[in-house]
Amino acid sequence: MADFTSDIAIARAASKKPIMEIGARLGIPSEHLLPYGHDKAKVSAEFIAASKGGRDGKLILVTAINPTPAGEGKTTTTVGLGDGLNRIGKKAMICIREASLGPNFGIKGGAAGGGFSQVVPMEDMNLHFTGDFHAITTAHNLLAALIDNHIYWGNELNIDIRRIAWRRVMDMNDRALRAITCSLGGVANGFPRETGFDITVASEVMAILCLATDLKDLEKRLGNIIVGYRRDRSPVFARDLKADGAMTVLLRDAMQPNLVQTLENNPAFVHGGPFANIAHGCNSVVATTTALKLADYVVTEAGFGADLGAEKFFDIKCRKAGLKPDAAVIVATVRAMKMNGGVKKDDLAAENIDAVRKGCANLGRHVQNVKKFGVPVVVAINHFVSDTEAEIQAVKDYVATLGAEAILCRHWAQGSAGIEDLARKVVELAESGQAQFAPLYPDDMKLIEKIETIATEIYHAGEVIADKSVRDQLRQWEEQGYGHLPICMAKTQYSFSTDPHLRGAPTGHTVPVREVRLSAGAGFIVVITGEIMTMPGLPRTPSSEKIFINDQGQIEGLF
Ligand SMILES: Nc1ncnc2c1ncn2[C@@H]1O[C@H](COP(=O)(O)OP(=O)(O)O)[C@@H](O)[C@H]1O
Ligand SMILES: O=COP(=O)(O)O
Ligand SMILES: [Mg+2]
Repeated sequence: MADFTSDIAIARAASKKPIMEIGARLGIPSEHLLPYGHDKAKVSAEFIAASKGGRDGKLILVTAINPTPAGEGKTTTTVGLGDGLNRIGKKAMICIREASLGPNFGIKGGAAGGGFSQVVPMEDMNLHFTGDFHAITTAHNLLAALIDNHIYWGNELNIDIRRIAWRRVMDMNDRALRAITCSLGGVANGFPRETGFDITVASEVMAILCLATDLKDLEKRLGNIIVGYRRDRSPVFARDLKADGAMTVLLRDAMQPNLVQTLENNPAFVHGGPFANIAHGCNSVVATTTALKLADYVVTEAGFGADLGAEKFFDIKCRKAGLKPDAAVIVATVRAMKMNGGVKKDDLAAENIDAVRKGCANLGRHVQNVKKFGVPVVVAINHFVSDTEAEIQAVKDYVATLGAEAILCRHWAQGSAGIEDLARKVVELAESGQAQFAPLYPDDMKLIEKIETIATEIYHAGEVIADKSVRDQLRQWEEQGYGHLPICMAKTQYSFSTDPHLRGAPTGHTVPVREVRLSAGAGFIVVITGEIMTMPGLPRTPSSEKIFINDQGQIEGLF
């Protein structure tokens, strides 16, 4: 009897089909699939270019309520829904992000889904996969090296070494690298200065790869990266250092989406990996737009809760790529509802109907928010074994009062057999013609007003606090021609507010803007609020302690 007690055991027992067969089902000829082994392949840039034009399938976003630290099953539900749609006879595929090694060895674990709704090979996908994150790390750090090298050799560009915006990255949670002093050790090592590392998924190079439409666009965006400023505050670009060509070379293969399959042999594009608290948190534009040409239904995810991932999916990715989503699924779990209802993490398994009812305010807020974008919504209750009938009924009853439907989904335990109802509801919504997508704010709105619009309309804040230096900086970027850019809010994923402990549906709170950063390459303004980390730390007991290779040479401990 196969061991189905862990994600990795289930994944290992998968009966995978050759990846060429999965591609053939999508109409991708084998000559346009670059195999990485028998179960992974990259899609050729030529095929992607040739697939442009023509009819698009329906686009479904999977988002969630504010999560517990473990996550509420967006990726698991994205995979399950893709399998469910295929089970009811639809030609569907999924588009998810790649996993960062940071959370893998930290708290959160991988990003391949879970239970009987996973993409496989989950070990590869959660570790080095096809090398995309290593390429992004290297391209990012090449630029960092070129900056310090330029300064070492005389600083012809007059970069103000107190105003270098470009840090280094590593795909690992390492708080020791957040703030460092580089170039110590004397003249031969250059000019000492303070800098630090962010995690690779927070890199602007990651965001650029996920928003670029092809290699030429990628190179242009890389060239537009602002690495720092001169004393007169004029920006210095990556192209001034002639870095864009070499960075594009390093990213050439990473630009091509990765094709894998679900446990039920349905196709999946896995590409890009920005987090949605410090970046925009979506699968790449190239993967999603290509998938829409190959399948009648494309299910994709956006990170963390709808206040972050969904808002950025709509206001950044859809706006820039001209995507029109047809339906949205908001994943709710009884455990997260209880946490939003004030229950401590350690008490979430005990039945607590009152807390579920209290936590419904958080779900209700997310339902109303997604509807503001003109996208019809259905709630997916991602069933956990600890859920009771009464708790589930409480969620269903509440959602009915919103004029929406909450559907119990058992895909984690049963795969596609456990999510047919949601699949049918999603088809009904996507085909209903109800969707009238529009971003939350127009391009020509003032930058500070865009921030205020997100804070009040999505977070239900009372005010945004931004001191004069931030407001002046935003005005200066408007004068320099960046005023049309969308906003990428860097905020805690645990709350609508910037206080990670303020659960539920707070109203009238204050959103303090600590810092703003111009991602001129990605084409958005990052607004850092509260104490958000761009280099997370490891927990007291890192998951890495349970990861090893067993006597049969198999990897254990990934989840
Ligand atoms: N219904 C469920 N029952 C038990 N564990 C689940 C369930 N759904 C998801 N998980 C587990 O919870 C973790 C988070 O799931 P994931 O899909 O990655 O969430 P998200 O994408 O929202 O962060 C994973 O380890 C996954 O295996
Ligand atoms: O950006 C965060 O993604 P998850 O919510 O899937 O962890
Ligand atoms: Mg996920």
